[in-house]
Amino acid sequence: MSEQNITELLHPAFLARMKEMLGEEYDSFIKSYEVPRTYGLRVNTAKISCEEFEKLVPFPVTPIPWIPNGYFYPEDVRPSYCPFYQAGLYYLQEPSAMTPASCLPVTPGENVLDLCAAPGGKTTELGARLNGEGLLVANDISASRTRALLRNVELFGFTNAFVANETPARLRDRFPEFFHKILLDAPCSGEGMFRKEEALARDWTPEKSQELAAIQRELILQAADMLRPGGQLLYSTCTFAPDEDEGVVSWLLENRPDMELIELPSYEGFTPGVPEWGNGDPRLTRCVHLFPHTMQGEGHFMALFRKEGRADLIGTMSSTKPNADTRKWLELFLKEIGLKTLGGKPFDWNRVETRKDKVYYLPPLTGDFRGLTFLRNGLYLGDLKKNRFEPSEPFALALHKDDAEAVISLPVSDECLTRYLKGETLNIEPEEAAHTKGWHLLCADGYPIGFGKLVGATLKNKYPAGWRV
Ligand SMILES: C[S@@+](CC[C@H](N)C(=O)[O-])C[C@H]1O[C@@H](n2cnc3c(N)ncnc32)[C@H](O)[C@@H]1O
Repeated sequence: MSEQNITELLHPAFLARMKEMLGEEYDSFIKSYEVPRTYGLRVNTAKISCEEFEKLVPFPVTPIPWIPNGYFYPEDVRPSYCPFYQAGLYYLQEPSAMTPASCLPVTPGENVLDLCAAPGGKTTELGARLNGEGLLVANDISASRTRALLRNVELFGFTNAFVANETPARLRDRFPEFFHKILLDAPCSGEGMFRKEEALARDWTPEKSQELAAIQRELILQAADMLRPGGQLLYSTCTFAPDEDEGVVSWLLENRPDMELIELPSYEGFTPGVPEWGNGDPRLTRCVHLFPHTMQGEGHFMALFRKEGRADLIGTMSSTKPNADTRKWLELFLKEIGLKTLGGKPFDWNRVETRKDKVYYLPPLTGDFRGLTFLRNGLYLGDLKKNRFEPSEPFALALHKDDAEAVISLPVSDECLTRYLKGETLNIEPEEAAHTKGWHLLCADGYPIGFGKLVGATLKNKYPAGWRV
C-alpha cells in the first residue's frame, strides 16, 4: 500500500484508536502497511515430515521461526499449481494465522472441536496433529463456506472428521463438556487482514466491533460449555480491536469462573495482552497480540484457557458393520490395489458403513450426531456400482506414501502429473506401473494425488471433474 492509499483506505477512527493503543509504536505500525504482505504455507505432518518436504519442495521456502511446520515462500511463486498441493502436503496460510492452531496442544485420541472452522486453515493443522486418532468436529455456520471446509479436510486426507454446518447453540446443546480441545477462531472485524484484503479496510466502521463483540461473547460461552474439565480452549481473532480481544476474554473470565487463562508460548515479537484494553484483570497479560510491525505476519490475537478439573481420554468407539455387498466388492478393490494400511494405520472393517450406494469409513470415535446438519462423517471411500467398487478422490488422498502397492509414482516435476490434474488420459511406460493393469494410485514422488485405471499403456483418468485444475 502506498502512503496515499493508507490514509485514503484506513478509517480515521481506526487510525485514532490504533494511535491511542500503540503510542510511540504507532509510526512503525503505519509503516508496516508499506511493506508487502507475507506468504506462508504449513506442511501436513500427517502425510510428510518437514525434513522430507524440505528435500522435495521444488520452489524456495524458508522456515517460519515460531511455527514448527510453517514456511515462508516468495510472492512470485504459485504453490497451489504444484502437484504436492493437490496431494494435500501443505495448506497456504499467512504466517500469523497459523499461530493459533499451533498453540493449541492437540494430541492424538482426543475429541477436538473447531467451532468456526471454514475454510479450514486451522482445522487442517488440528487434524494433522490428531493423525487419524480421536475425533475432529469441524463446524461452520455458513453452508457455502462449509463446502470449502470439506474440500480442505478431504485434501488433507483426514479419516476422523465430522464436518458440520450447525449453529454453535445446537452443538452446545448436543455436546456439553464433550471436547478435550476447542478452537474458537471467531468471526471478527479483520483489522489484521487490511494489507491482504483492502475491501475489509474499506468496509470498516467503528460500530462493527461492538456488533461482533456481542456475537463473540455468546460464542465463547458456548465453546466453554462444550469443554471437558481439564480441557483447553483457544480463542483467536485476526483483529486488533480491544472489544473483540481483551474485552471478550474479560467477559469469559467474569462469567465462567472455572475457566483459567493460561500462558501461551512466547516468541520474539509476540506482544502481551493489555489489561486496560479489557476489564483491567492483570491476567490479561497472558493473551498475545501479533502485530504486523513486530513480526512477519498480518496480525492476530490469541488467548488460551483451561477448564478446572481433570481431563480423561475416554471417548465412544465407532462400531458398525459393512453390508455383504460392500464387504465383497470393497475387499476385492483393496486387494487389487494391494492396500497395506490406510493413513498409516491398519484398515478397520468395524468402521465401514454403507449409506445408499455410498461407502464411508467412520472416525474411530463418535458422538451423538443424530439430527445435526453435516456434510461428512469420516471418509467417503467411494461408490458401490453393479458388481464393483469405484473409489473416490478423498480415498486416494487419505492414502499415505507406501499405504498401497499399485502405484505409478512420477517425479513432482513431471508434466504428466499436471496433465492428469487437468483430466487428461496418460501414456504410461510398463516400468512406471506396479501392476500390468487395473486400478493404480498416481503419485507425485510417492505421495498420492488420485486414482487411474491402467488399460494397456493407457492410464484412464479418474480425477473427478470438480477437482480438476
Ligand atoms: C475467521 S473465520 C474462520 C476462519 C477459519 N478458522 C480458518 O482458519 O480458515 C470465522 C468463521 O465464523 C463463521 N461465523 C460467522 N458468524 C458465526 C456465528 N454466529 N456462529 C458461528 N460461526 C460463525 C463464518 O462463517 C466464518 O467462516
